[in-house]
Amino acid sequence: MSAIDICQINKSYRSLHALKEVSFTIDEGEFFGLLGPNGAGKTTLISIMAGLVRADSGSIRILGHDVVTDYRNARKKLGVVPQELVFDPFFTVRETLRLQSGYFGLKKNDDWIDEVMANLDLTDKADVNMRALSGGMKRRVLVAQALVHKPPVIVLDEPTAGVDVELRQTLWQFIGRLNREGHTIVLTTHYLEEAQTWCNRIAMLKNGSVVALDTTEALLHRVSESQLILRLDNQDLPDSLKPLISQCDISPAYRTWTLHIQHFTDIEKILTELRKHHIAINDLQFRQPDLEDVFLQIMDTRQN
Ligand SMILES: Nc1ncnc2c1ncn2[C@@H]1O[C@H](COP(=O)(O)OP(=O)(O)OP(=O)(O)O)[C@@H](O)[C@H]1O
Repeated sequence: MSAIDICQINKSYRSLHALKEVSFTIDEGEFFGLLGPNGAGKTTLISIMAGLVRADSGSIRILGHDVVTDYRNARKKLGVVPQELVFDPFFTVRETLRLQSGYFGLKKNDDWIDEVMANLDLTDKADVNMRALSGGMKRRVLVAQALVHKPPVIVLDEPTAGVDVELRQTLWQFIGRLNREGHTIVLTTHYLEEAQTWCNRIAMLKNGSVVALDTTEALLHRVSESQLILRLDNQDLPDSLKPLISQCDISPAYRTWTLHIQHFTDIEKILTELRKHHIAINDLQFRQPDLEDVFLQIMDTRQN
């Protein structure tokens, strides 16, 4: 069975068509990335999954449960970490998590609450009032809140926006563990290196439409060109290498040249040319395409 089955979803806000015929399926156990620029429709799609927003047409099923006609069961299967920090400031961290457990009818949930808090480094803050927590700590509680009912499908809407390195690591370790244990993870993020590291498959949205849907590996293969970045003393490049230039950055002491590379053998040719012209290299880096290159290329070329 699919973890999430999205079928021809449309959603408009007045004249704005925020989601256009969006369809795709996420399998159980996947670590799936939902990427797109600001306003692409990611949060709207997640809100429809969570039953917070109604689609104009189409349907979404979470582990077979329709999010409208079988809302209660669909909601039980899903844990959503929202982008916005919204809390009741009068409760402590533990009270907040107990309250959330209560929404799902879980009365004796303290063992799991303790485990979630420990994994998110929140144990010290268990009895601290929500209003006294820093932004990063509040975000940890948001994650914990989404996990209190051990949902098999976990959706994280920009979980690492504005959080420090320590929380990122703690969070990814925990989310990685949950995924290894069989939980399906759906992630939206603007940090593309996180998506590249964690997601096995990625959908890209632009202006409400799916413009790419593939494995991370296949997406990375779409950009074949690598780059050689050369830092030279304040010297020009030989004419023979100028057709390869994609960028030149000039500082008072150095020139940094970025050259297109199609094949590894191009590197040898470039080095031979530089040697022939007695040009010394201060620094050299080889850069393979990453998800950011792919993202920019897809967003640039697919018009909607
Ligand atoms: N309640 C609303 N009323 C009117 N327009 C809305 C509403 N919610 C979202 N929109 C619009 O719908 C479009 C999609 O918004 P959405 O928040 O889903 O995008 P997103 O991909 O999550 O963006 P971001 O990366 O900035 O979070 C945007 O143009 C947004 O302004």
